[in-house]
Amino acid sequence: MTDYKAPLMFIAGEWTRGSGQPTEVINPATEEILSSLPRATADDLDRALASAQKGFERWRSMSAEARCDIVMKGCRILRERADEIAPRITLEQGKPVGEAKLEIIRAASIVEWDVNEGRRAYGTIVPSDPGFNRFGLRLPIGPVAAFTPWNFPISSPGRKIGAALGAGCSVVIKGSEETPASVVALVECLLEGGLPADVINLVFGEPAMVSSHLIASPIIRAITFTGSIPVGKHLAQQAAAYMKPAVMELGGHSPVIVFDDVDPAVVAKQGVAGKFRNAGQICTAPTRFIVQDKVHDAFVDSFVTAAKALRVGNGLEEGVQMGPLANPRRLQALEGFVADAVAKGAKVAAGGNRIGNRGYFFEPTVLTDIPEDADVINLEPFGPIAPVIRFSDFEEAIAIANRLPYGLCSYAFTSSQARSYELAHRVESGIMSLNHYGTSQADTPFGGVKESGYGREGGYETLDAFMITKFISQKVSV
Ligand SMILES: O=CCCC(=O)O
Repeated sequence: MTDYKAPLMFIAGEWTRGSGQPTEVINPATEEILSSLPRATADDLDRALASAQKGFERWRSMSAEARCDIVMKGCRILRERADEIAPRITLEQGKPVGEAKLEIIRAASIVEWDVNEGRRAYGTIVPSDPGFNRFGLRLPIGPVAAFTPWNFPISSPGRKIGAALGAGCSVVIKGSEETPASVVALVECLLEGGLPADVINLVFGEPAMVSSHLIASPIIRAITFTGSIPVGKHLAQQAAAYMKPAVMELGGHSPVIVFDDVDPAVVAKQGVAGKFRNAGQICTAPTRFIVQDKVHDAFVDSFVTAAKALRVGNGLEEGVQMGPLANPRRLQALEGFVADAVAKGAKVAAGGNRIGNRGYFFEPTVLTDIPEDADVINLEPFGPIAPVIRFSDFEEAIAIANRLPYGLCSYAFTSSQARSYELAHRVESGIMSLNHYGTSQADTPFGGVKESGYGREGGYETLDAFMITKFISQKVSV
């Protein structure tokens, strides 16, 4: 039996239950209660804010190298504990334990990259008139408020915490209330690595209350959020009201354009692995498969065969390839997407239904012949559902890909270099993968365009949102 450690908040240097009304954490594979979850009141948040202010003064005054040593030690502990933490992620989020372990390693790699970027946060020296020095200093912006989702419960907090700490900022993070033990594990490792206790504060609570309280506080100087477009728009408005910069990593509806000069069976088989990873609950998931006429039917056949062969079940069981959806809201949404598409004339080529009546399991689903007004090809499905759309020529594929207000990630498969070049320049997305389904790593920029948000996490841009450039002009003598 895997142990599930009851999650606590970390406020002002103490693990605490806080004073709010607790809620429950549910195992999505069994619908059993795993634990109760403490929630913060406004007073708890104020203590976290005051602590973050003190932590900021402490952390910013250390050298980047000293900060790096501490955080790297925390990451080593995280890597060492991956086997112990992974089943807890599976218990609260549902993903297969192998995927959970990979997510932990990815979280460590992201935080390591980010904190090392702090050592390379060079400023600029500007050519000056004789007797003058002019330079741009890069300085940490101040305490950061971070809000993270349930789909990547440890790597998403890793992106926020890593970049803030790398920049020299302290953090108040609100982890997902549905998957709290994952972020708790990350914070524990960083603290054991030597992170000063007031540099990080971890809270849970009623999301709207927590976000509005933190964003409005004059202590908080920057906001970072990963989640849905509607919530992102709301938080961005609140941040704008206080003139605070924000990173908004929001939803996607990634097109996958498959041309007829590639083997459709290979692209379909790899597509099934990409699509159904984390039960499709990934903002960069391959979502609309846009397949050229000549290979459309062969692509669908291979995709359906591979989708039907997936083993769906409790992520703790050996050999399971896809776990349950993370919560009943997703189950309801998926049932709605299928019903809407079918009512409008789409065909179900695989799946389409809930599996059983205990646990939030849903069949890997493939839809074809989908009318343009079906919700599934207009709204982010965030689940194990693959709509396949047919196209004839290049311009039509570009038009379909760019039709939606989303612009996070895109994929295309072609043997033509010329076409790849055009796709790279013309498909509207912040990330594009050509001829494979991988997306961004710690060392590459991650973020969207259009309504998928703004700001970048990872890559050499990773600290940008959490640093200011201060221009210094010095006359060498009075
Ligand atoms: O689901 C969105 C986050 C994906 C990632 O961090 O790579």
